[in-house]
Amino acid sequence: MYVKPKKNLGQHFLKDLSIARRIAELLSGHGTYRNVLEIGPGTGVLTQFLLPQTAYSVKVVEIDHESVVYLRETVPALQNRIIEGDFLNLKPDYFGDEPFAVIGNFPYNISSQIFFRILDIRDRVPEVVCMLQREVAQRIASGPGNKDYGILSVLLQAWYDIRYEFTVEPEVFNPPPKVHSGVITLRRNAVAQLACDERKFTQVVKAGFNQRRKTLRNALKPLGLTEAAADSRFMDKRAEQLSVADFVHLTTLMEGGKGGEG
Ligand SMILES: C[S@@+](CC[C@H](N)C(=O)[O-])C[C@H]1O[C@@H](n2cnc3c(N)ncnc32)[C@H](O)[C@@H]1O
Repeated sequence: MYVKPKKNLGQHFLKDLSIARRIAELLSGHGTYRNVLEIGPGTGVLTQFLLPQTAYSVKVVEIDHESVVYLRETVPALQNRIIEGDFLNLKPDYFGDEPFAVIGNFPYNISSQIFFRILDIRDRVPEVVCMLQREVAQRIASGPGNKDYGILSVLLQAWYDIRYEFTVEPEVFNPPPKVHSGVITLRRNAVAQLACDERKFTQVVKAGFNQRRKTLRNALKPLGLTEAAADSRFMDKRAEQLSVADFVHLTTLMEGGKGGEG
């Protein structure tokens, strides 16, 4: 049996087993989870290196029916652990109330949406190990002042410590994608909560970057500027110049709190 790769589902199957093994071995147990969810197992190239890791209980979510049939036939150990469906539409109760790590060679066309979904459920996801388009991986891991720095970089870095692990050449996939790939790991910060209102923080970051060519004074006007925020040292800067800590500080000023000018 053979699964013909489908372009619309971002299917590029990994051929190089040593890379699959390397990715699987990046799971560290950070945050002491037992459960692991693989997004998009395809034909199970990565899955085969997850299942023998007895410290973990593995489930997979796959949208492609043909891949699901293939997995059921070729990987008997997965039988009751396959969720057929769209990760973006699932309720996160695959493991009851328990935390779980997310791993996968993500479908590149929806990798940002996957991360926004992970952000929604971040309190349940202590670790993420994934491969995605190299530029997106670099953007997520990059700091202020970099042209790639954006909403996802700030939001993910606010809650996760992120490492760019290694680059993967197109030739190791069937079919080869047009782009290079990058593997990153995200581990939940020791600080469980930001020192500001998390919803407001997200609003400020999104508003700042949605108009990234404007100064923050103009980009944040629709949210209403408090006097303290308007007087702050941030207002003549652009979002891409602010660190996560700066955004936290700015959020406290936008809330009318005593953020000061530290
Ligand atoms: C880049 S392939 C990786 C396949 C396999 N893990 C590998 O490394 O060879 C991405 C996989 O994600 C699946 N996929 C695409 N969209 C999905 C979604 N919304 N939810 C779950 N799986 C999805 C595709 O069918 C495909 O199997």
